[in-house]
Amino acid sequence: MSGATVWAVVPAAGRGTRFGGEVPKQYLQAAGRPLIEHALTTLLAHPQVVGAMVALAADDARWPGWTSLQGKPVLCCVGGGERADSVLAALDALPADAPTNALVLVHDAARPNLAADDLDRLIAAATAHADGAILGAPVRDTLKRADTECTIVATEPREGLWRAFTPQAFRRDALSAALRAVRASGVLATDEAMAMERAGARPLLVEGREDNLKVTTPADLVLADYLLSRRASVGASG
Ligand SMILES: Nc1ccn([C@@H]2O[C@H](COP(=O)(O)OP(=O)(O)OP(=O)(O)O)[C@@H](O)[C@H]2O)c(=O)n1
Ligand SMILES: C[C@](O)(CO)[C@H](O)COP(=O)(O)O
Repeated sequence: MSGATVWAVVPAAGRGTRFGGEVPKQYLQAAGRPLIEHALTTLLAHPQVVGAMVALAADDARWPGWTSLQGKPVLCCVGGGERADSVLAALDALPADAPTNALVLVHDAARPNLAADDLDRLIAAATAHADGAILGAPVRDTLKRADTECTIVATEPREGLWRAFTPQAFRRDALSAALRAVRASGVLATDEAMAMERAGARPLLVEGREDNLKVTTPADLVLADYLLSRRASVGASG
């Protein structure tokens, strides 16, 4: 398939403290496979994605040691203390022959239910829009601001507000520079788009499925298992 060279960057060096338990959540199973495997499989199944770089914790003892999935290379590097550090480490570890202006898709290992059609639309949008693009969804609930006692102190306007998902797709060189700059400023970028925005970019929001959930708590894993098991059964039935 024609189109830009695309690399997947998967931050997977987290500890899953909000989830709890001994096993880092990216290695917990849903529909019989680790969350990280679901994420990598969908990313690498896209014809434009040429490989994946996975950022792992320095003491990761559970990485299965994949060197390829879907017939494409799976590389790994050591991540950092924050998610943004892990993303930057992965960008720096990309192969020397990966073009500096290659499109990179940064996708959380903890988001196992990425849909192939959402991925395809995101890549098309990020290829056409110089400032990149991210998957997300408009906020559809009323938003409340709470005080430390969980008492409502305000209702916040939701017009124009979106929830940011991943993948977030940007040109490799621009994203590396933006992440370095935001780190040097002492600000914690909770997603790649934040770093790009601070660098003056205006990334595009591409509406994706709400079930592209990030597994953060045990309840999320229950939902992810249901969604992925259902996807597998629908796929098996053709
Ligand atoms: N220093 C870090 C922190 C997070 N991540 C990754 O970034 C993704 C999203 O982060 P999050 O959901 O916050 O995962 P954790 O940091 O593991 O969760 P927690 O904040 O509850 O510890 C996950 O795939 C996680 O593995 C990472 O690569 N490096
Ligand atoms: C990148 C992200 O998934 C976009 O919503 C989110 O910011 C990750 O946050 P986390 O606290 O690192 O899970």
